[in-house]
Amino acid sequence: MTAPTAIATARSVSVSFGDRTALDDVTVEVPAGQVVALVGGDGAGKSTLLRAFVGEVGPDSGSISAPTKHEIGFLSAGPGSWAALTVRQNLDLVGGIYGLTGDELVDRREGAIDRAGLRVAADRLASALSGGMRRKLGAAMAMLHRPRLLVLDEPSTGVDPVSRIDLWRMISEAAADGAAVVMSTTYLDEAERAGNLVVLDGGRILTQGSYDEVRTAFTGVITAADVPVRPEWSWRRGRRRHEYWAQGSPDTDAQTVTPDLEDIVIALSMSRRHEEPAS
Ligand SMILES: Nc1ncnc2c1ncn2[C@@H]1O[C@H](COP(=O)(O)OP(=O)(O)OP(=O)(O)O)[C@@H](O)[C@H]1O
Repeated sequence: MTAPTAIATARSVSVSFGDRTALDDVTVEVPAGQVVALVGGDGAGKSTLLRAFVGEVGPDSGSISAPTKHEIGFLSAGPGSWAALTVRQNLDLVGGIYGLTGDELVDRREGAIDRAGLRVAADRLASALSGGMRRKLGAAMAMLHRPRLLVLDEPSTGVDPVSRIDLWRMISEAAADGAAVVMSTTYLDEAERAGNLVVLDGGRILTQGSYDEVRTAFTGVITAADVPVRPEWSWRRGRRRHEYWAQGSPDTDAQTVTPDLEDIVIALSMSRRHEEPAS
């Protein structure tokens, strides 16, 4: 099978703000028709990478290749819509910016309203929407002109589980129509469903690939116990604590668990922090 065409690529990208490194030698490809999910804790570099893809942040070294601005749809970490306009007016405004008019604009707008589950709120001001509805409107606005590259900064943060289903359907449909999608998320269950994952921490890529590839590449052993042997290598999962043994061979009789994405992200982030104490 040939590799799908990359619509956007970051090659060895590094970005600093003053003495703070936001991205350190990051290489990521966003293929047509696929969803790449960026995960990682606060300050991992997710927003900076997304802003680099849309041209809002220039790399200090390395390069970005991406379609022209006209072919990109971007939902930033901000509100993503105009508070003083209604749902319909917001969609009309972005449609107009991208040259959509007449019946085509009406069809796309009404289709977007349905897909986003915003029919009941179509004539409501954006400022009067719930946080989740507002996020869905922002995503609908970013994809209205059917961009080749769709860049979404935490589209589902603050969105209730039912609305997250609407949002995820909108994103999957955009990818099925051929868009290359790169998005950040704090919900790891959501990230597991994306075709590709990029796990960032402190501006570095800890691991990337499909969920299967990430699981296969993960080394070491994770155990579960009420009381961990080394608290600094452990974290709470449910009522127990999981503990990471990077070299394998746990020094405990505790039960071994099959790691999920949450375990993998935490274990890899912990390893990095133990290697490189924060300055
Ligand atoms: N405009 C800026 N000026 C100074 N520092 C910045 C700026 N933007 C980002 N940073 C710093 O760069 C690092 C990466 O931030 P970034 O916003 O990309 O992370 P993130 O993974 O999106 O996390 P969060 O979800 O908390 O925004 C952080 O240390 C942040 O403080």
